Amino acid sequence: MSIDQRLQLITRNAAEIITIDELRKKIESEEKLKGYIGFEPSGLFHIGWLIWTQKVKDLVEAGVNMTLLRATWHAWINDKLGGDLSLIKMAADYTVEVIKNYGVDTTKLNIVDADDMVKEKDYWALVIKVAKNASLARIKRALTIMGRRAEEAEIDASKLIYPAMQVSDIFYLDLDIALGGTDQRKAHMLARDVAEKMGKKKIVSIHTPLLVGLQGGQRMSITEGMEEDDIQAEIKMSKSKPESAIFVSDSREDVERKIMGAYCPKGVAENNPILQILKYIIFPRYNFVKIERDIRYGGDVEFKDYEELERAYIEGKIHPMDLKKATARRLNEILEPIRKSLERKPEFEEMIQKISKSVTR
Ligand SMILES: Nc1ncnc2c1ncn2[C@@H]1O[C@H](COP(=O)(O)OP(=O)(O)OP(=O)(O)O)[C@@H](O)[C@H]1O
Ligand SMILES: N[C@@H](Cc1ccc(O)cc1)C(=O)O
Repeated sequence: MSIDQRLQLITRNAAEIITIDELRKKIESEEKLKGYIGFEPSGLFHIGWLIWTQKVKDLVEAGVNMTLLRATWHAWINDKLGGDLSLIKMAADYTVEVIKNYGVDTTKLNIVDADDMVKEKDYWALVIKVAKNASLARIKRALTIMGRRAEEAEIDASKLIYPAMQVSDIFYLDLDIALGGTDQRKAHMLARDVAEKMGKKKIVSIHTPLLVGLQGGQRMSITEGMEEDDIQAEIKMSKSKPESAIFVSDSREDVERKIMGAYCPKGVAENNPILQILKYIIFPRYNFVKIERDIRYGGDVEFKDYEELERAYIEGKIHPMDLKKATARRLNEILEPIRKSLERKPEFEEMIQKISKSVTR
């Protein structure tokens, strides 16, 4: 693969790269690059997570050595799954199983448990050094990386250590590239600034878009002066709001029902979850999408890229119902192997039962 092809694969569909010039230089250096993503194993896997899973696949295919950090301790700090570490570990196994069945070659991944990192005293020395190089105000602002705000009344003090841990993970693993959704930007910007102060390697960060929830931008609680990033985090698909999400384990019928009920006004692309599913999940896997229509409404039509389809939708040439049916069909095709593999694993069934009974946050 040429340098341009690798760059194209790594950057496609990303919301932002900080910075593209630095990424190009790293690729041109011909050194083996090390990248990572961390996730809090906190329960079911919704289709928004497939966006970063696709990017992990792209990075592996572009020759990057990817680490998958099972952020078990971070999830425990963040009170996920009632703080039950054994349940958190089961949820981590489940997440890895989904990633594998989405087509990521997991034998090429370096899978690391935060449990093992926190046993090392060097790790904690690093956490303290990072904290020493960051102001308390900045650490508090970064709490959004764990879906929290500094103003929350009852948070315990361990949560203030979390951002310094996430930055330390990056240094400890000696990374070139950090991947995450756009809501992880504050951790990555902090890592870049602290790297300069501590003389560490400065990461390039790749941020994938956040898939909007099935209600689009409706019924969200936006307050005056909220930043654009915070608005996106508020309206994203989230497992804490099950009505906003499609889970990879949902049945074919549930996927169809959820898609049919989703926000998708005629001619509107902004915050439209159906168009976003097509753009970020379906088109990266298929060369074309076919919209089947009755001959009275113009007959079937095929689109070879997303932009062409979006244009036709905005111009009112595609009816929301036809768009939804095509989306449900393709999405079900993508989810089928994942669903099948999960059905064959009864150990996850037990975990899912426990998870639905336990409090996510
Ligand atoms: N709707 C989404 N679309 C795309 N990526 C997402 C979405 N939600 C979360 N992510 C990404 O997935 C990773 C894990 O995030 P997080 O644990 O906050 O997910 P979540 O399922 O939304 O959790 P919660 O239910 O606590 O809000 C992060 O890199 C985050 O940016
Ligand atoms: N903060 C990330 C999880 C994470 C934890 C540690 C990391 O080093 C990286 C990512 C999330 O909420 O999903």
